[in-house]
Amino acid sequence: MNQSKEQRILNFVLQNAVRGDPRSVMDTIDKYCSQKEWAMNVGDEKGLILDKTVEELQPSVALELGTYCGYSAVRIARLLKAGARLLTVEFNPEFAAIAKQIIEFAGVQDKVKILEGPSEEIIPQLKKKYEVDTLDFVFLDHWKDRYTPDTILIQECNLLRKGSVLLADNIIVPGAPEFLKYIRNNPRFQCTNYPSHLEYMKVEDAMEKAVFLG
Ligand SMILES: CCCNc1ncnc2c1ncn2[C@@H]1O[C@H](/C=C/CNC(=O)c2cc(-c3ccc(F)cc3)cc(O)c2O)[C@@H](O)[C@H]1O
Ligand SMILES: [Mg+2]
Repeated sequence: MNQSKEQRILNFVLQNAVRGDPRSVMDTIDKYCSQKEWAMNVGDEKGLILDKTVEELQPSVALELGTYCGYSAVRIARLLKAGARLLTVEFNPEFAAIAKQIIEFAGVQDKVKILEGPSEEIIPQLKKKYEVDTLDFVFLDHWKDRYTPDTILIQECNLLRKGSVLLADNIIVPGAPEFLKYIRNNPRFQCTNYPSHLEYMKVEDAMEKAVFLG
């Protein structure tokens, strides 16, 4: 049975990156996906916006929706302080298994917990099953038409506090027009747009940051 693209990305990391070195894992994935096969990792340009948001916020509890191969989980986890943790949600078992290996190879597994399943099932379990009080940071990078329902669900589950930050990828490409309308017209969020480019391409994209005002 021939390999998937995600399996080829994993193999390239295992053969070319430095074990225990998150930066080398990120650079190796970026190298593969810019030179060999494009893949939907947030990449190194939008990744910088993600880095700055995480560094500024210093979240204790972060949530990622859409782990995929684990590139942004490694990116976020490497910046978390001691005792802080990233919960990342992925419903495709093959992708979750690949992400697990990439996260472990990068050496950030102690900071990351992969929650396997659909976000609409996992989010309501965060408080009781995963001992979350509130989320300091949420990175939205899963199906674009799920950004809004999951943002509403997160609020319904009382998971945000004054100052919680949402960061959404792909505001332009593939686009999340409904989310943009929802979040920018919602008086409980203060929004900022960060123009950038689609990963590995000379195509405009953007990220949107939304601070919950309580
Ligand atoms: C039940 C569905 C909603 N709940 C969910 N719960 C848990 N995991 C979910 C998920 N939805 C999707 N996922 C997972 O997130 C990932 C999906 C990400 C979707 N991302 C994109 O479509 C995307 C697409 C592009 C893209 C851009 C241009 C282009 F020409 C082609 C693609 C660029 C990006 O940066 C993207 O993020 C997968 O791993 C999927 O299994
Ligand atoms: Mg994306």
